[in-house]
Amino acid sequence: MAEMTDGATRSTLKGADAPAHPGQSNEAVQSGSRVPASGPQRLVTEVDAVHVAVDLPDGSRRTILHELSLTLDEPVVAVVGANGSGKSTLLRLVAGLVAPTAGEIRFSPAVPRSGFIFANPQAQIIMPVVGEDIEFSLRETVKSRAERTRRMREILTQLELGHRAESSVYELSSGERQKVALAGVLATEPELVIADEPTTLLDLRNAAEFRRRLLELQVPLLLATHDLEFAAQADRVLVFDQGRLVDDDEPAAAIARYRRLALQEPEGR
Ligand SMILES: Nc1ncnc2c1ncn2[C@@H]1O[C@H](COP(=O)(O)OP(=O)(O)OP(=O)(O)O)[C@@H](O)[C@H]1O
Repeated sequence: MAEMTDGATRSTLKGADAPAHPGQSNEAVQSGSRVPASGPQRLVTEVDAVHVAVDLPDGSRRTILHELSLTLDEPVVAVVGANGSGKSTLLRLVAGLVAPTAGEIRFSPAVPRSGFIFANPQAQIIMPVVGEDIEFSLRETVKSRAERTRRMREILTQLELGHRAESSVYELSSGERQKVALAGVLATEPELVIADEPTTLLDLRNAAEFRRRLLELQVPLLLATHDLEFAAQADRVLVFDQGRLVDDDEPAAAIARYRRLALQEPEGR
């Protein structure tokens, strides 16, 4: 963990200001890295006394994330916990898609351009044709149409999807569709990738391939997952239970305790 004294806060990525395409924002900075090769800036995310409460239709108020403070600067942070424990809420907070009811999220050296990957890639693929969708994601960063097409082909080829540029997104397998979603995120040159159960719809082989691709991105990754094999490959694991952060440790220790918590097993088994 790192000390952060003077962070930038994200204040404009919610409601009407939210990016038109998930995974896109307006700021441009350089990328972070799991293995800093050419000395990119490290990203520090500070969650400072944040909680989230929502107003329910019956007029009552429910706290869905109890107050927590965290400093995240590891290349890969995994968030695990039961259904409804608050994992997605934390991810959305960091992505700026949900505003804290109280507290603040700060980033250093600057608010990152974050790319969000959902469990269901259909939630973020906008255009009907694969290549068009990637070019759509490139429109902010690449002004020349010819250059957008060149870059689109390059990104798809990296993901072994070069042959799918002209395909309808509806004829893809789930594994291919999730890779198109990733391609769309990569097109935005993210400085932080936030992935919410990205392997849920994938079979074993595709899940393994997608995990590898995310881990090789060279961009900080904040990941919510029920896939404990995936969480085990993180640098740090946060465990949530009923809207509270209940554990925060290196993967082996945190996952072992989470298994006991989830399965109600006594310590030492
Ligand atoms: N806008 C909202 N209004 C009311 N309740 C909400 C809202 N957003 C989230 N919740 C509730 O807050 C709790 C935490 O939700 P969250 O999506 O963060 O859980 P999660 O750990 O990601 O769950 P899962 O593993 O099922 O995706 C859930 O009970 C959810 O129903």
